[in-house]
Amino acid sequence: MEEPSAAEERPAVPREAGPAVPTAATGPGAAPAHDAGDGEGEETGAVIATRALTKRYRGGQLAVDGLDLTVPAGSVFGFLGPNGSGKTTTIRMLMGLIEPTSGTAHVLGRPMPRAGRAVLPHVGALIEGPALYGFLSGRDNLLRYDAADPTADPRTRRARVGAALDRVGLTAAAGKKARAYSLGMKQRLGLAAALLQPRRLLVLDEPTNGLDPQGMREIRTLVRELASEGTTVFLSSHLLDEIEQVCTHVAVMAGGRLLTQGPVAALAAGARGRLVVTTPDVADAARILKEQGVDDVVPAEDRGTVTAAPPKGELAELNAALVTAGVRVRGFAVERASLEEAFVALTGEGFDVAG
Ligand SMILES: Nc1ncnc2c1ncn2[C@@H]1O[C@H](COP(=O)(O)OP(=O)(O)OP(=O)(O)O)[C@@H](O)[C@H]1O
Repeated sequence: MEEPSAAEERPAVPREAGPAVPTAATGPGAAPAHDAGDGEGEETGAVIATRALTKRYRGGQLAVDGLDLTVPAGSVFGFLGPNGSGKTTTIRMLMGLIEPTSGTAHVLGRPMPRAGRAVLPHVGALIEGPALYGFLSGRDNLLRYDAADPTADPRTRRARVGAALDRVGLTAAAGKKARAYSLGMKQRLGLAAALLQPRRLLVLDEPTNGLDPQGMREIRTLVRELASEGTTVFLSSHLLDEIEQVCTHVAVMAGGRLLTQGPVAALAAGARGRLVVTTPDVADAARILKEQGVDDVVPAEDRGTVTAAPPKGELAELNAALVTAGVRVRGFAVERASLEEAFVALTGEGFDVAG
């Protein structure tokens, strides 16, 4: 990936000096968030709302192209797309880290990057991996981080840090130096930093990237817990099954453009499922289905199934045709499309899971 020029990298919102600990979006001198908003998204209950949001990097790369994104309050919103589809660029614009080329972004009803000082204290963010002091323990990293927040009461600091460590399951490892942490532990420490203060919105960029299955499960469980407490969670991922497992809503990006957004269930339902016939008579079943005008018939002898596009006509008639022809039908159903099938239907291509 081409590196941005210095000007491009400069945060559009002033941030605290010194090596940033995890990107929890708190800055010194932060004002309270509820000053008069010119709030797109406020009336709609959207926590994030963008209109025609566009970013063209110097050098000409159009990374995000006319994005209209609406993230409902209370959702776990999956921002899905293959590597390079513009997710990180979008998140950096939402957090005021870079300026859009054109279009608008509202977060918590306020325009970004302009209202960053008011908005960001209410947003916990974990972007591109947590930046930690390796020579400090997990606890000391958090204490230091908390101390950089001028709104944080020093008298309750230890308790706050203790609660955050507990929340992410790092209490036992709190005294270890951060450089000895596994990737999963570092990621959890980053989350703990983002959770030192109650947040209305949590923005996580590929939070399970590089984690082992256990680490992934832990992060997912945490995300579910946070959501159940009312925090809106916006998380980017290139993993379809991750989105299916934790998200209520999803937006699908490809090549900088939004392909679709909405409730996960609606997206999967919008894609046509597959007819699945389970039978020991695979070849005969496939032949009869074709004779009946069913499209995209795929026999799988090894699995004892024939799959096909869902028939346009009556399902019962098709089943009857198979039985009449002597096919031993052991299962006959149209299976709900997975998000992956929905994605393939949208893009006409497979999802690049490996990135
Ligand atoms: N600073 C930059 N300067 C120039 N081009 C960039 C810059 N950052 C990203 N890009 C390009 O913009 C496009 C979108 O990248 P972006 O990182 O936003 O995608 P992504 O979906 O987050 O992918 P990844 O998961 O790999 O980060 C890519 O083609 C990328 O090469």
